Amino acid sequence: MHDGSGRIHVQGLNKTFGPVHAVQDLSFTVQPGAVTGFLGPNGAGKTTALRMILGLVTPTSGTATINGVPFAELPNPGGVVGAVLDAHGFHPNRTARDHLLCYAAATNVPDGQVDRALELVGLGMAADRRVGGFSLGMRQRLALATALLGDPQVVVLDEPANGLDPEGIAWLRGFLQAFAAGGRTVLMSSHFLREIEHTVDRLVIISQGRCVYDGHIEELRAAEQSRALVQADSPDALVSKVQEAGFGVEHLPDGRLAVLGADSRTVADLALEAGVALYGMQDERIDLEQLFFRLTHGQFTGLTHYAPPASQVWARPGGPGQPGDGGSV
Ligand SMILES: Nc1ncnc2c1ncn2[C@@H]1O[C@H](COP(=O)(O)OP(=O)(O)OP(=O)(O)O)[C@@H](O)[C@H]1O
Repeated sequence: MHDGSGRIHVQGLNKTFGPVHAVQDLSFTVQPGAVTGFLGPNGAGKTTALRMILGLVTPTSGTATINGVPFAELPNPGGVVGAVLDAHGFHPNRTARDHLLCYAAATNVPDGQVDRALELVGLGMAADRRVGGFSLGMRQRLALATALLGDPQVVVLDEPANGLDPEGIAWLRGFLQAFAAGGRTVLMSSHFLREIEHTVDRLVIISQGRCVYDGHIEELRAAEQSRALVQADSPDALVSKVQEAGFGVEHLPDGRLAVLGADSRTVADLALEAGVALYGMQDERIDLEQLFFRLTHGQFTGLTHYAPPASQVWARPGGPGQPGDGGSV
């Protein structure tokens, strides 16, 4: 069933619900052999985009393909793609095994796969327990088992870590990383960076339906930087001086200057050379979470080295993630 690619390709995808632009001109590629996080705040359009990829919502315009064809045209969709969109839709009186047997029958998967899937997600011992008594973490595992039934090449998971305790998140991380390391494709959404930052290799970040970052998480991490916040008696003179020295500068709304990549001591020395008096200084570190917040709230201007190109998509030109490249692991 596996044609060797496992690539998800989204091109110019749009979806409007009446006046709501849920997804706007969204383009990205998900490569096999890596775990890709699909990250954005609540209401960013993640679920709508995933549902379009899975053929459950019709795009207003644009395309989403898996292995080069829309989901609906896959010859054996269950053998290519496994998905979890909701971990709450289980019949409470049914056992975990019965649930998977029903699902296997509906998707032409041999019954023998059911116990294999339960073992894979660590639910072998709970196979004959009713789902009504399952914890949220167990339901998430059962949902994952459902997605894995057909031994798919690609898994698409909407908020699979939602509600998991740290142990559950660690288990999910190990499982998905091993799954991807075998050459398969994992696309998982989350609204919470901390929840997935140690799980994913790549990130597609969306905000208000648009892609604002597409690249390796390590590249985003590399953009973490320090900045010195200073109040100067002559801001223009200080801006010229620090720019001459090769630093970027941002004007903050409160009148202070933020000198990027510099510490306060360096800025103080430059100010002295320029004859500028400083009235207050503070060192600040921009971490991954702040970068995410800036990206998703349109406050990206502080990171001048990483300004997004005209398309508004922050991706390394020619880097992994561009259509046709060879993967990221
Ligand atoms: N069927 C629908 N009808 C009308 N509006 C919708 C519909 N589905 C989604 N929306 C709207 O589209 C926008 C994107 O919603 P979506 O559920 O895709 O976001 P999300 O990123 O998955 O959010 P969350 O993290 O909260 O699940 C929201 O404004 C939502 O209200």
